[in-house]
Amino acid sequence: MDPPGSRLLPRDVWRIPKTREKGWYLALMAPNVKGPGYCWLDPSRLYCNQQGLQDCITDLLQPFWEDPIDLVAGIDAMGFILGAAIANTLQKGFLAIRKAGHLCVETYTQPYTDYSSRQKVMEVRTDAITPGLRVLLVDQWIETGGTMQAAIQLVEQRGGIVAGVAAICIEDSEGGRWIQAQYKCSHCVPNHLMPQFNQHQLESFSTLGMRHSLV
Ligand SMILES: O=P(O)(O)OC[C@H]1O[C@H](OP(=O)(O)OP(=O)(O)O)[C@H](O)[C@@H]1O
Ligand SMILES: Nc1ncnc2[nH]cnc12
Repeated sequence: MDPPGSRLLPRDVWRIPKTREKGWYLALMAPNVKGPGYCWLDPSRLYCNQQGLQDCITDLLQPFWEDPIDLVAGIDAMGFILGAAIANTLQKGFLAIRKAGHLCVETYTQPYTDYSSRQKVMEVRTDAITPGLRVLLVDQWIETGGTMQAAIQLVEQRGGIVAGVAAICIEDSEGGRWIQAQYKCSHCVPNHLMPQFNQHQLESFSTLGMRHSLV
């Protein structure tokens, strides 16, 4: 039987293949249809698929099962989804690293620049990160790496230890390479698909029959 509301979404968002190959759920992502200003893929479509989300979390956690982790931190906004799911799976607490202006408590702030080339600020509450605390940082995506590097600074400036970095995709950018060289990382993209991800264009989009534009 179709899940409630299934007629509102493309039908194949619910499909679970009999053989679930590594990263199978990445084909559930939707392409950008918003024009050249938005050089994005849409991982949030894969979160709609229960098995897709579960397998994505399992893959992201695979290198970390044996590691001591005290806290999972997720980055505003889409990093909250995976971060909270991972925290729950690990039975750890979850810390929200937010874009500035939303937390109504005392915060530490960190300026950064992301893929948009705009100056931004992120912040974290002052009472969560203590020296020696081992933090797993989670975000949906690492493109230039600017956002994740700011989160790393927020943790390390308080004496916290970055136990790992997890994101669906860590692009082959200067910042992405730096993060992977410095920290234990996990992502979901098989090697042979990386070129498609770096170009923000997946072969699977053609099966959706949707128009998409690229930068
Ligand atoms: O590696 P970078 O170039 O820094 O880009 C990565 C960031 O961009 C996206 O967030 P964004 O703030 O655009 O959107 P969101 O609020 O939807 O998560 C993504 O979720 C990462 O946080
Ligand atoms: N190309 C991209 N696709 C999805 N999420 C992103 N976040 C930053 N860049 C992204």
